[in-house]
Amino acid sequence: MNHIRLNNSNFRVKGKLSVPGDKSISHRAVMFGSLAEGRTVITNFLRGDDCLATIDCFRKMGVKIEEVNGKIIVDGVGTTGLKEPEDILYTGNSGTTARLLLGLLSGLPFYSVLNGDESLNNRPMSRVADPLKLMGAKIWGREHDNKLPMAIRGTKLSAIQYELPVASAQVKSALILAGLLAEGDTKVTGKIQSRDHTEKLLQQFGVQLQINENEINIKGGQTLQGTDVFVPGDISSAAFFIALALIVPGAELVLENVGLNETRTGIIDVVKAMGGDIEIETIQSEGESYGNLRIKYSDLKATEISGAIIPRLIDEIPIIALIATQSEGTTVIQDAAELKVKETDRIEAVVTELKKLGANIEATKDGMIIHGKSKLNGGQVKTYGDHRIGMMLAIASFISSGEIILENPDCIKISYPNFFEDLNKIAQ
Ligand SMILES: O=C(O)C1=C[C@@H](OP(=O)(O)O)[C@@H](O)[C@H](O)C1
Ligand SMILES: C=C(OP(=O)(O)O)C(=O)O
Repeated sequence: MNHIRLNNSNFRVKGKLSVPGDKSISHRAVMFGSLAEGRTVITNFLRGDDCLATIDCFRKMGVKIEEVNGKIIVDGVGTTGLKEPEDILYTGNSGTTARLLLGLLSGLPFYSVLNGDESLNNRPMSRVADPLKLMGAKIWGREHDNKLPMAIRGTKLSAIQYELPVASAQVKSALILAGLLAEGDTKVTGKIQSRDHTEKLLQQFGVQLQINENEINIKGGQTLQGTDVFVPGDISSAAFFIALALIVPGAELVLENVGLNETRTGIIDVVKAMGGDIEIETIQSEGESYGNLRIKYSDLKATEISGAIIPRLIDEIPIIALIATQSEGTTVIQDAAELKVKETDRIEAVVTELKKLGANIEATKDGMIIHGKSKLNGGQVKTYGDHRIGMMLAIASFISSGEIILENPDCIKISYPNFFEDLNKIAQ
């Protein structure tokens, strides 16, 4: 069996690191660059499996995408220039690729089929397909058009007004992309704000959007202009090193050029509420803001996490759970049922695996309750093929009294291809 042995409890944690580029922005830069007129040059693109799947899909639709001197060069074909793919578009493990493509392909004049890996083929797609059908989309899939593989016969779409039932940036983005190709003005509203990279980046490509709080209006038929995109470091990847610095006695880390988009910085708010020592030095505050973070080992206390902050830290909940095991008191996480439909059921995976290491943690219907502080022991744990579960368990090995054997760590390259190299850089 494929596994890795982690004996990290004697390491000191110190130094400086640049985490890889943001996954959400990397996907969108390739997608919008492909749809644009002219060339897009992407700097600090995340070369993780998910974003490589996005590149592969657009190449199959006739877009020239190359890597030159570490930058990704996309020669856009315009909104009408994508070609019918001759083969299935394989979206791998990536929910973002599949859901945003569903929106786009619905409005393009050709036939296409989307397929994913076992995990992705079990994730719900009707959240995207249902509103797209209201726009006139022709989509078929397993389980009443809810699961991949899905077939799409692109057609002329008409604008809708739609209130998002879940605070999902993927659903919102799919509808914005469909709205871009539709006739009329599409309006997407939501009660709770989700990450706004689509809105920010489309504007950078010259698309006019009207945004009033949680309401987005987009006029169909607009064109995109190629542009240069700098992708800041992914705060969701930085989160693992933030946690490491907070929980390993004596640790101090500097993380450079981390994306600080406010729709993503829930983890920083939570860490501060827990008493964590984290300093922010903002480098750029316009557009996709970013800056450096300095994090030091801290005496942490429990907190409560629920409501509107959840979409601002949804992917960080596995690692927040680990932080909570090292915090005095009872941490309660609620309103996070979305975790059940990620790469795996992340509530169950986190609770099961952290319990194996001796944590005092229980699952609830929409979150978890963690009683700290616990001493963690070693043990054999598994990733469930989920990159974020894998990285969280690898971080746990720095505070566990014995060896951690991590089964199937390969999935980590989905969002962080050189995670273990980076860990080695700052562990002395
Ligand atoms: O739009 C995006 O890039 C993402 C949105 C979130 O998913 P949901 O839209 O399902 O909340 C997040 O969990 C995912 O990692 C990336
Ligand atoms: C949920 C995630 O991604 P996606 O939905 O794109 O598969 C993630 O990266 O944690």
